[in-house]
Amino acid sequence: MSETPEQFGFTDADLATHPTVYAEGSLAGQVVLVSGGAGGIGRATAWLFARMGAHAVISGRSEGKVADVVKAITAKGLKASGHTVDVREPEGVAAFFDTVWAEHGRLDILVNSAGGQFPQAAIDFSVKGWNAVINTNLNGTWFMMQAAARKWRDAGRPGSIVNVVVVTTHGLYGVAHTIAARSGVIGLSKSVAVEWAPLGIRVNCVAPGAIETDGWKVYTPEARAAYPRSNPMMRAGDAWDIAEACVYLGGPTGKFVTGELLTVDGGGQLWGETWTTGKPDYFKT
Ligand SMILES: CCCCCCC/C=C/C(=O)SCCNC(=O)CCNC(=O)[C@H](O)C(C)(C)COP(=O)(O)OP(=O)(O)OC[C@H]1O[C@@H](n2cnc3c(N)ncnc32)[C@H](O)[C@@H]1OP(=O)(O)O
Ligand SMILES: NC(=O)C1=CN([C@@H]2O[C@H](COP(=O)(O)OP(=O)(O)OC[C@H]3O[C@@H](n4cnc5c(N)ncnc54)[C@H](OP(=O)(O)O)[C@@H]3O)[C@@H](O)[C@H]2O)C=CC1
Repeated sequence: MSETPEQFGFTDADLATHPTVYAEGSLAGQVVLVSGGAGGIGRATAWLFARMGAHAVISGRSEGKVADVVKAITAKGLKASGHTVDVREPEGVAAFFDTVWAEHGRLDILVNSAGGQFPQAAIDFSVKGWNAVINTNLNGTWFMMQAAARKWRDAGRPGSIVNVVVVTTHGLYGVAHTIAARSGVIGLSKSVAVEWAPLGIRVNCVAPGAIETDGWKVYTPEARAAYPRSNPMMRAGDAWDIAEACVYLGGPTGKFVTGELLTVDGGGQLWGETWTTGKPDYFKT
């Protein structure tokens, strides 16, 4: 793993060769859509699915970032393509799914990794800032889920959704807007896991702990320095930890799992705390 001022976490060269327990080629013929697929976790997830033989459809807002990861994956002889779509735009999302079905005639797995937030004391949230985080993480994830489910229903095909959320129950402070949004996604996922079971659609969530990616750039160096001490393992996780969890739940290994939340945080939900805005003196002993 490398850390430079430009990049946290894995490079494409790392992801092309990082060891995995999953069999290369075992998902040949399948199509997997990864939103936020040019980000740290989404990129690792797209690489792992592609190495397993699936075609990885990668989406994000930045055309250049999406093109870079598609180029890196296809240069290794693996299957990937990219699309620019803002998950907050329901019409754009619906058109995106039309395109995916027109190009591939199927979709097997959707991983929603597009998301993010900024650190701020909740009492200071502006309306615009609150709406940006809720729209991205709750509404955007929902638009993707619903568009995927409609396609699976209309085609009479099964499908599987994995939503990447955050740990909402303990220890993550300074991002109350995202806790609200992700709690909504977790509840929504459990609810539609039941509603959509008759359609053959599974819906699960993965809650990462501190995972070193470029997403960390929104936090101060002081806040970032504390993240590895936010769990009893006293270290950060990596994007591959989350990618392998997404594959487990999204793929055939998870065929009897739905409505589940898999927390991958080194035990941080049981011990430890993360103050994204810095720990207030009040809590210091
Ligand atoms: C126990 C677990 C430990 C975990 C530790 C780590 C915790 C979690 C880490 C991660 O999740 S990192 C990976 C995710 N990546 C990011 O979070 C990247 C940065 N975030 C985003 O890009 C967000 O998606 C976004 C900020 C919602 C982007 O949306 P949008 O592009 O619409 O935002 P902007 O146009 O930039 O801003 C809109 C609006 O939001 C307010 N705002 C934005 N940034 C800040 C800030 N730093 N401080 C205060 N307010 C902010 C603001 O009102 C913006 O409007 P304007 O003022 O710009 O008009
Ligand atoms: N890293 C960590 O420690 C943790 C991460 N998470 C969550 O995991 C997910 C992935 O995080 P990570 O990979 O680390 O973060 P990154 O910031 O590296 O990646 C997030 C990706 O989401 C995309 N994105 C953001 N907003 C939108 C939007 N409106 N429409 C489409 N794409 C969008 C971005 O694409 P673009 O740049 O093109 O806009 C970006 O590539 C996020 O939901 C994050 O909050 C949860 C807990 C901890």
